[in-house]
Amino acid sequence: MGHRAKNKQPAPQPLDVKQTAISPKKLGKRKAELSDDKSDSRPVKKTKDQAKSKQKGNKKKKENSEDESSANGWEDIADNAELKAHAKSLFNNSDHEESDNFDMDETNECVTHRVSINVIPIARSGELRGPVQAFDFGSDAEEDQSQLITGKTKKSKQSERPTKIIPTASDDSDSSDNSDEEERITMANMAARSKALDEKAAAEAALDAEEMQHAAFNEEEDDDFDMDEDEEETDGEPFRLPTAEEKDAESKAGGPDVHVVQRRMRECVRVLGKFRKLAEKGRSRSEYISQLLSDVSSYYGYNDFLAEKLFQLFPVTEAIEFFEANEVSRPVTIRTNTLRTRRRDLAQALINRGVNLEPIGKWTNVGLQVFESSVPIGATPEYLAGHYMLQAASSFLPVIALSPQPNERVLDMASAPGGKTTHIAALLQNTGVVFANDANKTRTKSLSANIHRLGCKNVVVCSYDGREFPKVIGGFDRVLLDAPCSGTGVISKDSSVKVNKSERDFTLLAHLQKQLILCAIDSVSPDSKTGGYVVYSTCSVTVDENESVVDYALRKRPNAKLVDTGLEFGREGYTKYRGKIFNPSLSLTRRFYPHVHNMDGFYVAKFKVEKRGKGPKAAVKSEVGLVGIEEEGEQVAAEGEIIAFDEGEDRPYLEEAKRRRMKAKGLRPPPRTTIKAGA
Ligand SMILES: C[S@@+](CC[C@H](N)C(=O)[O-])C[C@H]1O[C@@H](n2cnc3c(N)ncnc32)[C@H](O)[C@@H]1O
Repeated sequence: MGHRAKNKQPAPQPLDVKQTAISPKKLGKRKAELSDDKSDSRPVKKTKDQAKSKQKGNKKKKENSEDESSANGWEDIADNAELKAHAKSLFNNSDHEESDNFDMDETNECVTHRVSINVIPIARSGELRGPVQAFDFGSDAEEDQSQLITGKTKKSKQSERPTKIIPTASDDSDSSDNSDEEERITMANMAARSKALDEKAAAEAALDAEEMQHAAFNEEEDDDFDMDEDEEETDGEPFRLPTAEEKDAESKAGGPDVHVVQRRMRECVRVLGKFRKLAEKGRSRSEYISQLLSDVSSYYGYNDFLAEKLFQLFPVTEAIEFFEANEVSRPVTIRTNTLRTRRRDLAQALINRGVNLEPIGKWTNVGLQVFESSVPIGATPEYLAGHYMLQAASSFLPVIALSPQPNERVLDMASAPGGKTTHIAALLQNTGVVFANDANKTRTKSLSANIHRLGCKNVVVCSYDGREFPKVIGGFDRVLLDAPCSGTGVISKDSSVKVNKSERDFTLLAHLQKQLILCAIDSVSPDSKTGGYVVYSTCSVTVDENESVVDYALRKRPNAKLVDTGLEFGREGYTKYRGKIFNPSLSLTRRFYPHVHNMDGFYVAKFKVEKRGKGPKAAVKSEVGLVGIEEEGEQVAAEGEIIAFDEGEDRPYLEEAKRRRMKAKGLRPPPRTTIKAGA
């Protein structure tokens, strides 16, 4: 476990100057920024004593009224043992039995249950980042009396929250709820309004206290992560990397001090940002990177392999933001089950129970973000009656992309525990049929339970290995493959991913995902009058499990092409990555990140499947080279030709991974065999 997790450290000041640097010296600024966007106001690092005294203070505050950490957005809900126990008793881990290495039981869906019901109160800083939704609880035209909770008339606690959604540069940012109009006071909202005022006063008091503390602390020590200030002070001064002897001494002393690590990470990021100016003479960029990586692994508690793999996905500063975001819980969200209720009615029912919530964003008309709740959100009468599903916001995305139409036949190939199946059933309005399949029989129990609770009457549950489709049944209008994956997008929910994923896991997972995606494509009827689509998604951010798999499918199935996902936000998928060149249409796929969109890391790709032989010419074969042996001698389907997944196909790929493992262990690998991929 890393320093950050082990010591329950407050977060270091984020390293991106532009976005988040808030100097503890600049007290007024800090407060002003907090009122604008609480998600950006992070506590600065404190000495151990200060941290301790703050912890004590926090305890008191928790007893009295509001959790201070909730106000500053850095609470760790996992710390709340009592609530954790409550969650456990409710769900009894029924969704989490492992079946094999690839049965991603620790996925966003599965973990959502555990986390959501824990949160009382819930982080107010947890705004989802995406296009902002005007505060409107229903997009249905018939909703006419929503004054009570609609944006135009609502101010009070909703408008006192930080700007709800912070779109990124590439995202739609046209609207926000900044109405200044007075909210209409009603019997129903009076209590909530008064509570909000109390909360605001308490938050301000806590903020004042915190600022005083920062001021005092700052006089003694100034080694926080505020790059803004340090830049001025030390710009031009090279940062000296530790020598081999210093590192030796460090490890003899049981590893570096957490403050040293923090400071060194900050310095390395700074140097890497202006390498020529700030680097120590004679030191290479890769030396700084390897020091930073080693500090990232120890500070955040990742194994070296995964730290590097994730680090490589982003520019340096952004990589640190990603690691930081994985230390913070994502907002708790629920999906209205439109088979049972309307979002407006559900919102009202939950508000009446003391739940503080608001719509997630304009990209969904069924999602609600829960800020705090005086009742366990996974055990309300509305929950038990199936009016909503506890579901991560990112999990809405693949179903929105799939866009099932009434009366269609849909296959959900890896469906347990059914978050997406029940969403599909609702969009079908209980017409047509959904085949909800999952290879793990045990997990189909929670799948069936959710299907019943949510009143889905058009679902058939089955338990086959997805690779048996379409032999089992085919000819679907749409197929969702929410693939088993490594879960690198949901590290904030399942930190075990930090240490339990090895290179071998990624190799084997990608292999399985490639097999499944071909079966998903082959299960779709190109003759479908209304559909003919496959959506592939994972809750992982690695390229191996996403673009590489999709690119592979394009090469093997020339009758399938990528189309726009229809999602309003998200970053474009990679078309090039570390020497790999993918089909240019990969830019139509979408990536979602915790540090950018404040939702779990996720990936979504949508294919249109056409008639064989009438599809586009064999998909552009990746101009590879560096993709490695996987590509050598690869079979690319010609028009009209279908190549079944060949078990031996990835053998060289697997063999190469084995060779690397042996080398890493200091063993001499056997000579390469002559088997080529696709042979
Ligand atoms: C990401 S989870 C699915 C979450 C689900 N779609 C939801 O929204 O609730 C991946 C699922 O794939 C299942 N799985 C693993 N290997 C499989 C295979 N070969 N065929 C079908 N399902 C598989 C796992 O049991 C797991 O439930």
